[in-house]
Amino acid sequence: MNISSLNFTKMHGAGNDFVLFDNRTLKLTEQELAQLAPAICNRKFGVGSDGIIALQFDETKKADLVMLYKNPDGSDAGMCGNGARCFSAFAETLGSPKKFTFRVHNKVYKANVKDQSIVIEFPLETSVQELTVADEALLNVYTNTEHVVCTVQPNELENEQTLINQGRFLRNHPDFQPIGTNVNFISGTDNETLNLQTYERGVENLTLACGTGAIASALAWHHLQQAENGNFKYHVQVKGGTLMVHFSFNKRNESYTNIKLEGPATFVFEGQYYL
Ligand SMILES: N[C@@H](CCC[C@H](N)C(=O)O)C(=O)O
Repeated sequence: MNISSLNFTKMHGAGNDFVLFDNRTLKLTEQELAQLAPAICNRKFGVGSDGIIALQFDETKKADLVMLYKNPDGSDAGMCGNGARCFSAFAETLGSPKKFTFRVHNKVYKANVKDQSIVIEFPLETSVQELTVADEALLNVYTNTEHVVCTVQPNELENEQTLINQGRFLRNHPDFQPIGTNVNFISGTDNETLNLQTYERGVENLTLACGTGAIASALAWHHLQQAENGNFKYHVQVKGGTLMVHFSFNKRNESYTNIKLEGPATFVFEGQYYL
């Protein structure tokens, strides 16, 4: 890297926080981002965040922009939902229209930056699979990144050390190796509302919100009820706020489509990170 500092913007989406870079001029490579992530995300010696995000043009022209994402341990992830909302608001400040497309790996998402919230449309058709791991009933829901969902009692969501222990156990369980999984703990409050805590792979801890985890959890909660056909909007209450998950369900092939994640994206500060 031939530079001595990086300008960044710190943002969060319902408390899931990120450091964002305009990579159109920085031109950091994926490998450089992976190397930088642990130091930048470090909450004592760095800026502190649950991940880093770089914005650049899509040279393949499949989408308007590309979002590069790295977990704090430098690992890649298929997608980051809260990060995508922050990315979209960040893109608008850099001149992007309110509606645009962006690519993460080979998948193209649609962003809509509205006045009060940001909506991300996922290119995703998924289903909920029941599985048992270490005698525990889980639901496996791929949301362009790996997620399992466990139901717990409302009071169990407050026992964070137990959730961390259980999340770490499942995230590292041989059944999910080599890539591991994010682990979501949910407690439903009514048909279309649930509370969620997520143990995030790559952060290796609970975060205040996880967007792709909120989608996995909403679909899992729908599956555990009547799983009726229709179009739905679920409210997912996370520690850092509320996320909305829109989806359609088709009972005939058990598939979830038209998946959208809606929620806030907040600018916190701008800074210069010294290399
Ligand atoms: N916080 C994210 C998910 C980030 C990626 C995750 N840690 C993984 O490794 O899959 C979200 O909001 O979706």
